[in-house]
Amino acid sequence: MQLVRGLHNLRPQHRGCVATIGNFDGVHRGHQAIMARLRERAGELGVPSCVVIFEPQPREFFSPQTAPARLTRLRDKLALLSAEGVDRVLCLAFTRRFRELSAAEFVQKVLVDGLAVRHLEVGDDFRFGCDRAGDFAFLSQAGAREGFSVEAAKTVVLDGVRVSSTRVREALASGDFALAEHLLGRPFQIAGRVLHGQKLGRQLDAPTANVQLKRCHVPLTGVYLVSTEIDGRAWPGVANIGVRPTVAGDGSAHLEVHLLDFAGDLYGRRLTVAFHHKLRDEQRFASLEALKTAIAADIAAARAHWRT
Ligand SMILES: Cc1cc2nc3c(=O)[nH]c(=O)nc-3n(C[C@H](O)[C@H](O)[C@H](O)COP(=O)(O)O)c2cc1C
Ligand SMILES: Nc1ncnc2c1ncn2[C@@H]1O[C@H](COP(=O)(O)OP(=O)(O)OP(=O)(O)O)[C@@H](O)[C@H]1O
Repeated sequence: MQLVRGLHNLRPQHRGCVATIGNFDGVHRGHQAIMARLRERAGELGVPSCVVIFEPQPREFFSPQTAPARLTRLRDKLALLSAEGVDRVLCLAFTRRFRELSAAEFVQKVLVDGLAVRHLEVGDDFRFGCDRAGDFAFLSQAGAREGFSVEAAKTVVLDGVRVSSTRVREALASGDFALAEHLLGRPFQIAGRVLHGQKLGRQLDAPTANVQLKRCHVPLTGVYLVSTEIDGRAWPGVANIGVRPTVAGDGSAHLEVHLLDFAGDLYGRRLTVAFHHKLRDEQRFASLEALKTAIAADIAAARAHWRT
């Protein structure tokens, strides 16, 4: 899969494609259905498929403090889109200048001049352009004029409710991992490099891999049953994601993973941690001793869980 960053990096050979536009945070089953349809149309027309995304996501640009936590960082999103068979991603920087583009300018600059789109696939609620003035009807008219077809993707629902990134976030926040997994079509995962921590884990009888979280807020906090794959082998474990109030960190969120019966050096490696079940909320304990007892109970719960 090819990544093109910014309109200015589009070349003549990028013209002629089937495309879709959106945030695609989490690449959930609704998004996957759009990618499946794109593959189909790309095959029919004999052109590559292209997904247009924004970085930051528009809500992160408009209100960085209150924007919802990301399910996928850019890197994870790209890997998931690649796994869905997408040929190309056009990643546009969502800037002040960009937000001022009218819907008509967006169509002209991005879809017509930039990509020479032959077919566009969008959800029927999709809106774009300055003040979200562009909608499905607008795109259909533009398509009729410019010679591209526009199709509204069939809405993917689960238990009568539309699948959405918001719904995945809600499932994670309420600890409903079975629902999150249904919505995503895979367990919820966080990937990151293992950094050096405060080395307190050993004192707590639970050495942990400190997985780098390069984001301000995460969609979940607490203590979880997790698993991760290392050199082709699946390792179960327990993880805490949060600010570690007992050991007073720097106030930023950390992901600490203790793998059951694992002995080895993980520093510098990239781990993909899958979340399966919430054990409890993160707590502030009165002493390290009390934290140690709680972690021992978490580990016992994990052993009991994986045995059954
Ligand atoms: C299973 C598990 C549960 C944890 N629960 C809490 C908790 O409730 N409160 C807290 O402050 N820290 C909690 N921690 C985080 C520990 O404080 C942290 O792992 C420890 O400080 C080790 O940090 P280090 O790797 O930077 O040395 C938990 C860690 C694990 C592995
Ligand atoms: N369940 C779904 N079925 C079909 N299309 C969907 C579904 N969910 C999203 N889409 C479409 O995928 C594209 C990207 O959607 P986007 O990621 O912006 O929305 P979302 O998943 O509904 O997220 P949010 O919950 O943040 O609104 C849009 O065209 C949208 O209409």
